[in-house]
Formats: sequence, structure tokens, C-alpha cells
Amino acid sequence: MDMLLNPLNRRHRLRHDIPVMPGAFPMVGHLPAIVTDMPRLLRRAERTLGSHFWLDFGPAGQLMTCLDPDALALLRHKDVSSTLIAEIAPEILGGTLVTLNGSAHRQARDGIKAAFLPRGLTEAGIGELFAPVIRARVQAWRDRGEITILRETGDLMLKLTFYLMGIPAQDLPEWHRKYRQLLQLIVAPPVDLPGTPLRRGRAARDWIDAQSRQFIRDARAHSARTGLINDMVSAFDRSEDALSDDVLVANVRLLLLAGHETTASTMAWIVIELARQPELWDALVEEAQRVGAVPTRHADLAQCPVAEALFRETLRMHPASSLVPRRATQELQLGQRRIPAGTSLGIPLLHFSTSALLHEAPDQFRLARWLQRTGPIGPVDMLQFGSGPHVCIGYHLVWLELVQFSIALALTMHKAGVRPRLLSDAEKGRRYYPTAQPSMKVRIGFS
Ligand code: HEM
Repeated sequence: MDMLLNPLNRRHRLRHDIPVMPGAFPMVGHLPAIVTDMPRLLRRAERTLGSHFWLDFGPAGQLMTCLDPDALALLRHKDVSSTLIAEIAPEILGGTLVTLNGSAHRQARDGIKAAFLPRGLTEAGIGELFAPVIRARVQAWRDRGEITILRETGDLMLKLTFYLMGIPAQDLPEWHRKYRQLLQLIVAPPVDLPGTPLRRGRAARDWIDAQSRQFIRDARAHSARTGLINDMVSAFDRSEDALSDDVLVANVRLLLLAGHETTASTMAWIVIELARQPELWDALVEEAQRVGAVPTRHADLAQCPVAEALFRETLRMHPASSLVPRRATQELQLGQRRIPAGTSLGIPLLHFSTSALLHEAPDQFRLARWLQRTGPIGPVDMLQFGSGPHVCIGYHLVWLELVQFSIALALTMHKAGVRPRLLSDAEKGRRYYPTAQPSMKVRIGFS
């Protein structure tokens, strides 16, 4: 099938001397092709226009997209800001860490980052908290024998994220409902009337924020208790500059959003890859049997190199964050091009994740590239988590939960004498934006 581009828009145009990709539709621009076929769209643009071009993101406007690996350095550039993210999703991400810059960003990030480092996660007992939840879910899959994978991993990740926040089990159904309504804010038309997605989404956001405010109050009142929110609150209260609780509340909301679909998608791809590559499954089972139990602390992860390689290679082949938006605050030089101040930029992590300029045999799924490496993990190896001041706070958490998940899956299914099998086409219906994910319809059997 050809790409979803507008056949009536074929004119080649330049904007600031940089070519504009033809094929945009009125209102939605290139979004139909960006969402359903981003890798092919980027390749076509590179072939026909070169390494720098404009893509039209509909309501978010035109983003100058650059496929030269130099573009990765923009994530660390002092004259590049992330305020564009707040303009694209003001209702849901406005005021959160990911939209702040400079010292305001540093202060807000310093307040929560320690809780997400290996030590913070270990002290808060996150691995011990997650292991039984993951094991129970995987056992339920074994009993059912067949599942729709992304629906299941989405549900499991939401549960783990709520547990991480310390939400009591009896409140989970209500949080689930409010969270789904909150997500509607991403696509809600700007119609503020009773019953509209915008009105419902805002009400859900206010409900979630009010609950978070209560958690923060509780954490202060029982400061001897441990847990991630407690740790965040105490680090926040210790910081030198007084920050308002609004910053903390907005960032609790960001944590819910940032960790859910990204990790659920990666988890689903892990199962799909294990199902379609029997030798991967065999290697994982061998490791799981050797370690014998689901690891719970970061220090234990070194004993699971296959599961770690699986997490890294799956994310390299299927990066969940396909493109990060930025804005040039000053005029910039990017390769041979001058980029005027104020330009909106799109940094396509998805392209760099499988670029031949950065990886050997980029289209091949190879655990060996991780298992045989001798050097430490560098920025290019984890570019799927971004880079620079906004690099993902959840990196160590994702690493822990995906290794826990892989080992739990291998132990449970192997004990029952079954393995994962792909029951439908995993390539059909993939989405690439705003989060990249397999189709909701992909089914996995255990037999
Ligand atoms: C496979 C899973 C994940 C992927 C691929 C991923 C990817 C990313 C990327 C690319 C960024 C940088 C965004 C930018 O520069 O504009 C980011 C930022 C962030 N991520 Fe993740 N993420 C994942 C999971 C998580 C989890 C589990 C959490 C926490 C529960 C989390 C929390 C955050 C936060 C708070 C930021 C903003 C950091 C800042 O602006 O300083 N992420 N993530």
C-alpha cells in the first residue's frame, strides 16, 4: 500500500531554504503518514529531498526534521528549548518537567531524580513490589493460553505505575477510569461544553492532581514511611530553592503518562520478538532457569545479560518515543544549514535507532551486539531514552521491570511446557506517533 499522502499536493517548495515535504493534507498535514508509516516517510523524504526537510504535524505546525546524526546533539544544545512540547500538549503536559528549561528544569528534576536511580529504587523496594504483580499476570496469561498482547501489557504497566505511586489497591479501578479520560486530552477537539472529551479530560486531570496533592500531604505527615512519592517529597523539600507543590503535582502526572505507553509498547514487542524467534526464547529460558527467580534489585540484573540484551535490542528495533520536539531559541548551524531562531525542530529518535551510520547491520535483531560488547553503555546505545538534560528519568526503572518481566515470562511458560507463538501479523497496523506501538490486534498464544 502506498503512503497516506495527499496526491493533490505535489508542489516542491522551500522554507528558509529547506525543502518542504509534499503530500500534506489541509489541517492534519503529514500526520496520517507520520502515524502509520513514519520510517518509510522519513526514507522517502531523505531520498527525494536530502537530510533536512519540513514535515507538517497538523495542529503542531511544521517541524524541521534532520536525519543527520548531528541532530542528536540538538538535545544537549544550550540554544534549544523544549517549550514546544507544552504548546503541542498544553492541557496534559503544561508545567511538567519535560517542558521546562534551564534552572527551572534543573530544580524540578533534582527534586525527583534520586528516587529513580538504582539506589532510590532499591531503597523504596520497587523490585519486591513489582515481582509478584508481574508473576501473577504472566500466570494468568498461561492459564488463558491466548492474549491480545498490547492490551495486556498496557494494563499490567498501568497497574505497576499505580503501585509505584503507592495508590491503594481498592482505588485502582477509579484511577484507571480517570487515567483513560485524561488521555482524551491528547486528541480532544477544542470544544469546551459539558460531556465533551475536553471537559471530561480536564475534570480527570483535576481529580488526579487533587489525589496527588493528598499523597504529598500524607507523605509529609508520615515522613518515616518509605515509598517513591515519599522519597520525591523529601528530596523536593530538601532542595534549596522553594518550589511550589504545583511542580510536584504536575510531575506526578507526568510520571503516570511518561512511563505507561512507552514501557507497555516495549514489553509487547519483547513478547512478539520472543514468539517469532525461537532461538531467542531458548536463550532466555536457559538464563531464567540458571537464575531461578525473578530479580528484585538492580544489583541482581548483572546475572541476566540475555534479558538485558533483549530489552536493549527490542527497544533499538522498536523505539517507543519516535520523535522529540524542540525549538531553536537562537539561530543555529546544523550541518551545512542555517536554522533561524524560533524554528520548530523534530528529532527523529526512531531514525537514529536503526541508522547504519550509528549501528552495524542496523536492521538485524542481534542480541550479540550487547552480549559481546566490552565498553560501557554510551549515549548512542540508549538514544531511545533521549539525551542531555531531559534524558529519561525512568531508564533504570524500565530496565528493572523489563528484565523482571522477561525472566518471569520464561520461568512461568517453561514450567508449564509452553512457549509464546505469534497468532497474527505483527507488522500490520503498527503506529509510530505520538508513541510507537504494535497494533492493538496482535495476538499471542502460549502452547
Ligand atoms: C521504554 C520506556 C521509555 C522510553 C522509551 C522513554 C523515553 C523517553 C524519552 C525519549 C524522553 C526524553 C523526552 C525529551 O527529551 O523531550 C523521556 C523523558 C522522560 N521520561 Fe521516559 N521513557 C520510558 C519510560 C519512562 C518511565 C517508566 C518513566 C517514569 C515512571 C519515565 C519518565 C520520564 C520523565 C519524567 C521524563 C522527562 C525528563 C525531563 O524532562 O527531565 N519514562 N523518556
